Amino acid sequence: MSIDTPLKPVPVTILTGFLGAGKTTLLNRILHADHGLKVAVLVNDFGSINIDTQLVVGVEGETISLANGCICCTIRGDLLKTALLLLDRAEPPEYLIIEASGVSDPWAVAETFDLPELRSFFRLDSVITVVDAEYVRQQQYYEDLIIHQISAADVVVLSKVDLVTEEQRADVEQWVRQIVPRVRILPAIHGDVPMSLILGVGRYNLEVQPRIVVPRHDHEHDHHHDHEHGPHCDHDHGDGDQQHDHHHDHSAEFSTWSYVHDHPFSLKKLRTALQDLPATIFRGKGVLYLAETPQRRAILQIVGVRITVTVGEPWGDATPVTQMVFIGAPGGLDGASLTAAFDACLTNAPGQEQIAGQQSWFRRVFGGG
Ligand SMILES: Nc1nc2c(ncn2[C@@H]2O[C@H](COP(=O)(O)OP(=O)(O)OP(=O)(O)O)[C@@H](O)[C@H]2O)c(=O)[nH]1
Repeated sequence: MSIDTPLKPVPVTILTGFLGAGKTTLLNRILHADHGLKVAVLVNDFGSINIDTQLVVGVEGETISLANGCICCTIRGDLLKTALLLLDRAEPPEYLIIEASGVSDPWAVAETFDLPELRSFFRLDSVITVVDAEYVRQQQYYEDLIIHQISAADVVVLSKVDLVTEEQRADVEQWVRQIVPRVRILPAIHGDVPMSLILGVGRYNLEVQPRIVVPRHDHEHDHHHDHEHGPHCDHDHGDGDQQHDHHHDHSAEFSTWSYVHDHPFSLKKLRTALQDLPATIFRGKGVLYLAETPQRRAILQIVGVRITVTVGEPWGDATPVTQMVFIGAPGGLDGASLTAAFDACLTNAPGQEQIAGQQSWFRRVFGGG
């Protein structure tokens, strides 16, 4: 970097919001929009496998995964280092978008960009909190965290308005306004919002945000990694020290459990296993290797009662492998019985019927937030 030609600070947008709210959906919209900007993306996933980087489509090479911890606490230093490294690239980005994990504290992420190391190189443009119109009012257990995430926003994208009535939507909007009275609320279906209201919206001001002190959730959360180790599970399990750095806060605890296998699933059996997942699991996502569509990845999404499996891109040169992550209440993921349930869905037989497009099902035993 030359001292004679000071760089213009790179605008930064932080995407935040609870698990499954629609952050990655919005991010994909932004990345495929016609804004002409060279955008770099930092994705921070929660769980031992970084599924989100695989779900950010069509922008390979520009998406950097910040895994093995949460960018608001355990790997905050990684966020700082990675942001600075971006500037040293031959072609530095013109815009930076950070997708925080659904359990992150956006205040801590925003404050990172206010540190002396980053302040002159980056300019925090906006904190966008994605709010799930269908589920946000049902998450009593995680309400503190969600309010905290909303309080940091200058823009709220109210997602999934196609799944609620006008009355429910108005109720959620009113609730959001009680938390951040002057916030701009953009209702959205699958992240379809005007880009001019999302990117380059101005200068975010940490000072004027109505910081809500949530006594039981001071941006700490426990990660209970109740790992299942499939035969091809090669992620780093030596994160014990990081876990011990965490303060125990029982109002915002999560467990994650993952499953990795290189044999294909029978979709018919998998459907039953997914529909019967325990009610303590709220979120699931993954890339599936299915006997019915062995040449193509299938994408699994579970949010609350809703399950979708979408046939996606061909595996190409990649070795087909299923990778799924589930997130739920602490103690709510029984690894042994989940392993047994999913192992029973594996098959060596070719799929009986070909599938294409998207399949949607409802869970049988989901009890709500
Ligand atoms: N019907 C409907 N579904 C949506 C909408 N926005 C997102 N979804 C679905 O909600 C599910 C979760 O969306 P994601 O974008 O992955 O949510 P996320 O916030 O990135 O999830 P985490 O990274 O786990 O926190 C996916 O199945 C999406 O297709 C919407 O406006 N309407």
